[in-house]
Amino acid sequence: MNHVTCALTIAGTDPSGGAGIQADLKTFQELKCYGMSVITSAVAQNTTGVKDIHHLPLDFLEKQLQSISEDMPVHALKTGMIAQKDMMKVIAEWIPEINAYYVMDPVMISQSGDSLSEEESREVLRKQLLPLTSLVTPNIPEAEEITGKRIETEEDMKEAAEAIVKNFGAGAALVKGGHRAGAAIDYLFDGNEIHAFESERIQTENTHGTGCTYSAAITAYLAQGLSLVEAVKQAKYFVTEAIRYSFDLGHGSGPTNHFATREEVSNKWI
Ligand SMILES: Nc1ncnc2c1ncn2[C@@H]1O[C@H](COP(=O)(O)OP(=O)(O)O)[C@@H](O)[C@H]1O
Ligand SMILES: Cc1ncc(COP(=O)(O)O)c(N)n1
Repeated sequence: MNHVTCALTIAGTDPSGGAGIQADLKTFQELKCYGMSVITSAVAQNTTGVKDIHHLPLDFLEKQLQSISEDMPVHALKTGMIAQKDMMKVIAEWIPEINAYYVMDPVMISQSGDSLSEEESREVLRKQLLPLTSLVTPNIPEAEEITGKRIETEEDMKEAAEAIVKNFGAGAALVKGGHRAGAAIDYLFDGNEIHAFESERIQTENTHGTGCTYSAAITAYLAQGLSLVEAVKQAKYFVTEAIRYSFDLGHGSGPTNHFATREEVSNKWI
């Protein structure tokens, strides 16, 4: 029997293909995982922003989840946009049924500044979802929201990562520095120590979907059996190259390039 590594994303959609479910599936495919997806909300958006959001009914979300658990293996899963607290509750009840790594990208606000989650869902995210995670990957505003503390310095980023594990029960926390100036440094607290993952800052506006792509890549590598630190290291390389060779598509913040780590592609698209 052949062995297929299976990764699942539970997230919202992006018809323009750069973020959300679409970015996750492209990343899974590129990293040689069999990709599966459960949709929380259909989002009418593109590189310039969000026009409208249609939340799928709760019982339909449940049926999608059941469709996976009664039939398909899952080696690792990630969640992205989960806008409403009741959706979070359904997902939090379902995750323990699945014996898999769980990476949470706590999506709150899009790159374009649009809200992708309801304020009142934060408490459920903290109390019910975070304790189930193997890893949570907040950007700076999201880490501030989770911890209730301002993050200005690199020291603050490390403290936030540690607090998210120690005070909120996450398995590990990766606080991403994409929203700061200077080098793009992310800090991981794995429960024992802090690890830094650094790349140069690439001068581009094309960062639509970077967080989605990064967490999907980590999920794919965990599904394949890499250690947490190795999975983040490889995923950081993947997302950095995806930003470096990002596409000048659309009229706003363009999408990352999921083929970028292929040698033949990065030679071609400079
Ligand atoms: N201009 C950039 N150059 C290089 N790396 C970047 C750049 N912008 C973001 N990153 C990296 O992309 C990843 C996603 O980070 P971030 O933008 O903070 O997340 P989000 O998309 O969730 O807001 C992180 O590893 C971050 O360091
Ligand atoms: C459905 C969905 N999920 C997440 C994001 C955030 O993406 P990013 O902040 O990386 O642009 C997005 N724009 N749409």
